[in-house]
Amino acid sequence: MNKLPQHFFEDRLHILRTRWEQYLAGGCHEQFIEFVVAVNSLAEHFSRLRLPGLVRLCEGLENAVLTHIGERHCHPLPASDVAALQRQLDTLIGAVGTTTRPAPGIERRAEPPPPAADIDWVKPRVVGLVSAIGREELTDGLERQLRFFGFEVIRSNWASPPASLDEPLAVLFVPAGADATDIELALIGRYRQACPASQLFYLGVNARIEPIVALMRAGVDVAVPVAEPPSTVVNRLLDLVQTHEQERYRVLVVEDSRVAATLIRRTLAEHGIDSESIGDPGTLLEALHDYRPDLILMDMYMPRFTGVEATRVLRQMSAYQSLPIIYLSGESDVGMQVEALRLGGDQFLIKPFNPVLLPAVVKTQIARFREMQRSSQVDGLTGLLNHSTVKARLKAMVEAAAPGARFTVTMLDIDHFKAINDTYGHPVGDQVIRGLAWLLKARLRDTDLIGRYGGEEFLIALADADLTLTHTVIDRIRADFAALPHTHPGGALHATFSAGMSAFPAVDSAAALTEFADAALLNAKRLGRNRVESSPG
Ligand SMILES: Nc1nc2c(ncn2[C@@H]2O[C@H](COP(=O)(O)OP(=O)(O)OP(=O)(O)O)[C@@H](O)[C@H]2O)c(=O)[nH]1
Repeated sequence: MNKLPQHFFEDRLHILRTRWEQYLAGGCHEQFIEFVVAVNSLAEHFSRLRLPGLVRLCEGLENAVLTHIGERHCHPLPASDVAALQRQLDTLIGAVGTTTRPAPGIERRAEPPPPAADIDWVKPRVVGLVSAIGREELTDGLERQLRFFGFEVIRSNWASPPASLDEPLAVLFVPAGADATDIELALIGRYRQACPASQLFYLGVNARIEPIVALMRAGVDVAVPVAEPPSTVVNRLLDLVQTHEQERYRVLVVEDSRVAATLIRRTLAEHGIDSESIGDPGTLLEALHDYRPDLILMDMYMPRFTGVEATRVLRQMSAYQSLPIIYLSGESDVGMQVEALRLGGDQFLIKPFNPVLLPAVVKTQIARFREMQRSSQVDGLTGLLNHSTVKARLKAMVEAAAPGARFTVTMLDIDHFKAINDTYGHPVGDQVIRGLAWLLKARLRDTDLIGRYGGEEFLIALADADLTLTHTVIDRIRADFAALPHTHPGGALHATFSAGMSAFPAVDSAAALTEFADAALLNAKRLGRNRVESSPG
């Protein structure tokens, strides 16, 4: 099982240690603030990597340092406070060590072989499954489902946890009853300590505050209520896999002072946020088009135009109507700030900016913006891109293709779906659609496009692939989908799909790629279904 590579953390840990040492040597307030920024940056980094145990340790240290941040005259801190912070820092650094080093006696695995075309298509993720005696039927079903979606499952029971559970993506606890016993809570606590980077799920808690709080205290990240089918946890795990590789946040800094722009960009970079800056708001539209930021940090007073004027122009363009804009200004006149917000800004921050507050506000605004964009681009039933978004992305993929680039388009349609609906009802039909969507999400790469094109029809674009490779990949998913049992009140049903492929650059427009793939799909249906064809054939 893979542990996270040391270099994931090493740079940030080094900065953290160095800043702490600088503070110990100098003892001044500014050095302490630099240390706080480093703690905050590490916490954000762990949070992005979905390492809840380490996030918690970091947050503990953050809470401790924040109590000392406000008072300039308190520094250097008394020896007892320094010793307490040192202990928390040592615990954190020790925990990072156990997350990145192999456990004693366990040899680190050899580096994985260089990526071969075939290996890229599978995302091996390990999940621990802890089952109570008497819940084997439920646990067996979950294990089967997880394996279908490509997870490696390590089974154990509450009485005998595995001797050396390495760092899995998640651990699922299937308890005997709804409320965890003290013994169960203690065991969860041991897992929490042993696997600080894993997400811990408890399946089937009573929807009351007390038992959920007890589980959270023991280290559980997600307590799934009794009323929710345990199978929904598979969807959550797939989401977890996806959020590991989110695109970095992008900020455009519009600021005529090069010093201010450099300071802002440095602070953003320390928090893992990418940025670009322009000094002349006259070039704003070109910069927005080229850089596609998630947010603008806008100076209020610049030569030629004010930040408010530039914002008013953007708010008249549909593409930028909801793009978050934060004003940064030395202006402390409240009436003036209110007026600037009324004219299109989302928030107002005072210069000199606070190095903890600025990135926190930027991140909150971007997270909200991305979530808003996501909900307008994503299909509610499956979480895949919706029809218009996947079509637009395919067009963009064709337009952005460099000379020599190759990729394929596949149209995929569930066979005899009307009969499934008619026989088992629409909710079961929906479940079959969701099952296929999950399988596609689990098996394809983040660089691939996957969209729900119509009711039971999907569009897939595989980057850097030809028809032979696409056939191998899609046909393997076809075989696995055909074997996937979809449960219904009377038992389980099996469904199949047919698929048609076309390839760029032999076919060189988005519309034609879709048409050819559609023609191949029709051919696959005509030839008997449950098969993959290409066009031109
Ligand atoms: N449950 C469910 N059904 C849907 C949804 N969207 C479309 N459908 C149904 O999907 C069915 C598609 O049926 P057809 O296009 O006739 O094709 P088919 O039965 O799959 O047959 P072939 O494609 O020829 O194998 C229709 O009955 C639609 O009502 C959805 O979101 N949920």
